[in-house]
Amino acid sequence: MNRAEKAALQLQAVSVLRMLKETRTYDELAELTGLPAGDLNRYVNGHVLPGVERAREVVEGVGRDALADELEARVRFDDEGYVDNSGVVFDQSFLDLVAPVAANTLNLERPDVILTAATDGITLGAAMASYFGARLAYAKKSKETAVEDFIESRQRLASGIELTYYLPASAIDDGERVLVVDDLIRSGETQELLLDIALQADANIAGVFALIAVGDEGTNRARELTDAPVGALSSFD
Ligand SMILES: O=P(O)(O)OC[C@H]1O[C@H](OP(=O)(O)OP(=O)(O)O)[C@H](O)[C@@H]1O
Ligand SMILES: Nc1ncnc2[nH]cnc12
Repeated sequence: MNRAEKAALQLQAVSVLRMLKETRTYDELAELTGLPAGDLNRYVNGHVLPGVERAREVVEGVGRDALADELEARVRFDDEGYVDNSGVVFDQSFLDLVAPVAANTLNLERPDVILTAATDGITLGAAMASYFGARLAYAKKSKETAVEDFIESRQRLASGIELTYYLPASAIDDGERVLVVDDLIRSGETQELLLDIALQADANIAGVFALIAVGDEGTNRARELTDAPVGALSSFD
């Protein structure tokens, strides 16, 4: 880890602690993290940065569980099992905290490009791209105007409806490492289309990550399509 990566991790831990502190006293935060309340006060107020190892523990350990709890508190299921996740995908600051946790828990190598599907994947994709210093590319269900060359991938869904995603061909170069992300994975049909687009671009798959997995059909399908790490922050039945 170089100096800049260490500093980014230390700042990330401070962001996680600040998020946790919003609804807790310092004593409660101390109990949750196992760190002394006085140290936590100095971190949250920005007077001192946590050491790199402490920062890693906060981001990988407490950070992941706390973010998953926070995500679960923010999503709503309707009577038919559909998810309203606007409380998550509309909150860029929350997603900025998810990116390093996803990177650490999936043990992802730095990708060149984050690939997602418009619409709801875009804010998570932007957070991941910013964290990794990677480009963001999003496939759309319609062709962008003035673009001549597209990679397109079409699939007939279980419903019988045909779905096509289009990506400007210039968005991914041969041999680039592509991390596929989306807000939600259920059937895995969207991930399959995105993986197909990445393969058509002759890219290498760095991983597949979703905020929310509904059931395990989608993640299993992604695992069949790639040997790269596949995971979600939270899974629901
Ligand atoms: O695993 P799957 O069954 O493919 O479902 C997941 C996809 O469904 C949702 O997108 P939707 O097609 O509703 O488009 P939106 O992002 O524009 O809402 C979601 O954002 C994922 O992209
Ligand atoms: N919002 C949603 N909830 C559950 N499954 C979905 N599949 C596509 N969008 C979905």
